[in-house]
Amino acid sequence: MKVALVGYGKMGKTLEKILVDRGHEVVARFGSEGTQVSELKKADVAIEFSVPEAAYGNLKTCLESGVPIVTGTTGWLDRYDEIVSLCQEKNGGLIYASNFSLGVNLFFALNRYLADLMAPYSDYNAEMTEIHHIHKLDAPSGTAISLAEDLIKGLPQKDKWALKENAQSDSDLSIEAIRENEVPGTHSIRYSSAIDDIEITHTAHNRQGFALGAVIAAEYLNGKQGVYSMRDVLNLPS
Ligand SMILES: NC(=O)C1=CN([C@@H]2O[C@H](COP(=O)(O)OP(=O)(O)OC[C@H]3O[C@@H](n4cnc5c(N)ncnc54)[C@H](O)[C@@H]3O)[C@@H](O)[C@H]2O)C=CC1
Ligand SMILES: O=C(O)C1=N[C@H](C(=O)O)C[C@H](O)C1
Repeated sequence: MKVALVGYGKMGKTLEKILVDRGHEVVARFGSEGTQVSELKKADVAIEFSVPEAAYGNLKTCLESGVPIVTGTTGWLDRYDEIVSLCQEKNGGLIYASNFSLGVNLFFALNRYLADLMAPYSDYNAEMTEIHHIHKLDAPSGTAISLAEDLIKGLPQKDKWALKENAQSDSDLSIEAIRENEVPGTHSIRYSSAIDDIEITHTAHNRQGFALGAVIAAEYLNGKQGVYSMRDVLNLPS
């Protein structure tokens, strides 16, 4: 598979090593100067990990150039529906995931199960914490937003999420976003009562899991049209 890397920072470089190990060829690398369509078109699939303000434009260029795209950039999701419509209009291919690691995708399922289990027990209050490195541009993390959206669907006590400093009522799911050293990504969901707490945590030890998942997603998308998720790629139950 010929791959274009759109964004060549921490994730772009980790992706390149895994792509080469799996026998793929990196045919283009783009950074803050943006994409070049003639180079982009040499790729079977583009993998985009850039910055929140560049993601929409990069995805649009890929879809308009007929290059299927796997994107993990977070902080641009207010324009997700526009990109899905463009993908459908162009008969393109798209996979977005707030987190590509197998572990987090299993953790997403655990979170949904736990929210359903806790729904009848209003003595427990749910809260979330995410910890990331100090370079991260967005808060809360995309993964925390995915977890929060799933939790709110299952738990009637919560109707929206808010960063801890903005949470106003008991029906707000508070998300504390901590920025610390070089932490790759830790997400915790805690149900607290006066009697006890129940907490689940996913801790990434490095970026390998994110990058491997994105490469597996690109292998899945190669030659396909349509909009897919990591549940499709990993064949996980909905
Ligand atoms: N979905 C997932 O599994 C994961 C998502 N991420 C997300 O991926 C994004 C990138 O993460 P990192 O690589 O750690 O960040 P990074 O800051 O190391 O790299 C971002 C790169 O994008 C480049 N860039 C800036 N403008 C660009 C443009 N117009 N076109 C292409 N590239 C441009 C920058 O020069 C930089 O090298 C972030 O939004 C992060 O939250 C990170 C890890 C896993
Ligand atoms: O910026 C990061 O580093 C990460 N971003 C993603 C997110 O916002 O959830 C995924 C992972 O947690 C690392």
